[in-house]
Amino acid sequence: MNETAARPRSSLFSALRYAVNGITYAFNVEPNMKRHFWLFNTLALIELILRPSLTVVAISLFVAMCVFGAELANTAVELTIDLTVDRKYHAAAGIAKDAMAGAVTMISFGALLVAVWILVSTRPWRFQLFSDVHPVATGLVIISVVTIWVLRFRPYREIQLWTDRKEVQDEL
Ligand SMILES: Nc1ncnc2c1ncn2[C@@H]1O[C@H](COP(=O)(O)OP(=O)(O)OP(=O)(O)O)[C@@H](O)[C@H]1O
Repeated sequence: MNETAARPRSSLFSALRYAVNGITYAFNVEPNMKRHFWLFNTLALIELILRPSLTVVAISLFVAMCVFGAELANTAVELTIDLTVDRKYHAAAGIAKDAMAGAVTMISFGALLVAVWILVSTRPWRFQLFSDVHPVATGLVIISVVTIWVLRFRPYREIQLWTDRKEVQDEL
């Protein structure tokens, strides 16, 4: 294939578009991304009800984005490994996938600890859903929820990842 055709010109906008495509793919295909999505919504709802400080909200949102980021890296690693070993058994492939899954688990555990910290630091809990406490922090939560919902539910065209070898050869 022509190398110039395979590598479109890179601009900030196209880089962002590719990133969004990758995120949308993972949200539609990876069950763990869907779970993280609902956990993120739960975190946002808790923060909208308890109204922690801007510092707590900023840290918790950063940690939540780290979990999404780790899961995306996991998706990329899994696909790359499957491609490298042509989806055949290889002990190193298994260990590489396990190690990446371990990385996601470690970050998720860290996120869980942060969630506990939020709950402890906001005690005594008060229902403040309709109050105007910490407006900037609340704005940050709402902006991130809207962004994640757009990424999760933007139109997704299903991609046939694994083409039968014979079909590929026929096309060549
Ligand atoms: N090519 C392979 N060779 C050897 N072991 C593999 C191979 N592919 C996967 N495994 C083993 O099977 C496990 C599950 O792999 P799989 O690709 O199904 O990921 P997964 O756990 O379903 O990930 P996710 O749910 O995030 O998509 C891996 O963690 C690894 O231990």
